[in-house]
Amino acid sequence: MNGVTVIKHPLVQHKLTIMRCKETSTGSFRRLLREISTLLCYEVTRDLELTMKTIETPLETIESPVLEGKKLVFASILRAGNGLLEGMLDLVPSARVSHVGVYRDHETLKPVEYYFKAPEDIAERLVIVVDPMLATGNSSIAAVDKLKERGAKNLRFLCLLAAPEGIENFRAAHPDVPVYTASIDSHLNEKGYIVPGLGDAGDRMYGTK
Ligand SMILES: O=P(O)(O)OC[C@H]1O[C@H](OP(=O)(O)OP(=O)(O)O)[C@H](O)[C@@H]1O
Ligand SMILES: O=c1cc[nH]c(=O)[nH]1
Ligand SMILES: [Mg+2]
Repeated sequence: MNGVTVIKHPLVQHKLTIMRCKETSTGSFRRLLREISTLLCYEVTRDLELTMKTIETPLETIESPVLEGKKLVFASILRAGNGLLEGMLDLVPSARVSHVGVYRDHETLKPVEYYFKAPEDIAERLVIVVDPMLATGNSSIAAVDKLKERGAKNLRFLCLLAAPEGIENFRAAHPDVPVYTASIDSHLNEKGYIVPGLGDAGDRMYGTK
């Protein structure tokens, strides 16, 4: 699918299978999400540009690679996005963070926005938007709308599971934003849940159901 990368790394797929199991506890689910997020972060950043910097090792002066230009913003779609955020910050501790509070109304499946915070210089940074679930796409489309309104120009969207319907809607709304996911599942059910999916990611992370 154009503009969509499926991350097939065996460790990602193995951990995802455990997360899907309904017997997996809240604690295990949270730990696996954190572990998987570092692997997903590795893939979503694998083509970042490098530039050479002069440094001194204890033995000699060398040219050595560092990330080029202004760095990253990780934009977490609350609540469940925070499950991916923590592991990504383990890998890139200097990244700036944006929080986008959006939940979807259970009846209408429309996004309800309740919070927004982003760094001032977001226009100069690569923004990686994170949320474990891309279902209808309504929440992620709204979050990216908001980030673009604030000036973001260079964005990627990273999730764990995506429904084909959500990918189509998201790509139609934001064709300039590539999508990275560990799986494209079968379909959405009548309540807008991803099938086979893993249930409600936020509830499974925080034990709220
Ligand atoms: O693509 P969509 O149809 O919009 O659905 C996906 C959204 O639903 C979930 O959040 P939820 O609304 O459950 O909020 P939460 O993270 O606070 O649990 C999920 O984390 C996404 O943000
Ligand atoms: O399957 C789904 C759909 C939306 N949000 C979730 O957390 N899970
Ligand atoms: Mg959410």
